[in-house]
Amino acid sequence: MALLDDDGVRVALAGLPHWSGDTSAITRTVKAPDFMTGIRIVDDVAAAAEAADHHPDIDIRWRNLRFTLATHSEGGVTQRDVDLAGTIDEIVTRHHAA
Ligand SMILES: C[C@H](O)[C@H](O)[C@H]1CNC2=NC(N)=NC(=O)C2=N1
Repeated sequence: MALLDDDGVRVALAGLPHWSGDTSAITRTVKAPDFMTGIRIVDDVAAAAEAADHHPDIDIRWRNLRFTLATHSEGGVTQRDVDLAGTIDEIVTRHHAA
């Protein structure tokens, strides 16, 4: 899948207000209400990632999560990352986190 250029990433981020980044990767942080909710969010993201065969980098620190998305085979951000970012946002909302 094609890499997004600067403009492509800018347009994508305009539709993903919780995300920031550049052509190399996009990232969002999440503060879950508590540690176990954070783990359940990560578990749901893991299932979605497996279904999509596209996997985020995930950092867990107590109830603070960070998701980083890039398409490693392409060396930067593609539409697959933008799509997974939207899926992660839906999961986070479902768990009443932000
Ligand atoms: C064979 C398999 O489709 C690839 O290894 C996938 C798996 N998940 C992946 N996830 C991400 N983020 N980037 C990839 O390039 C990638 N490649």
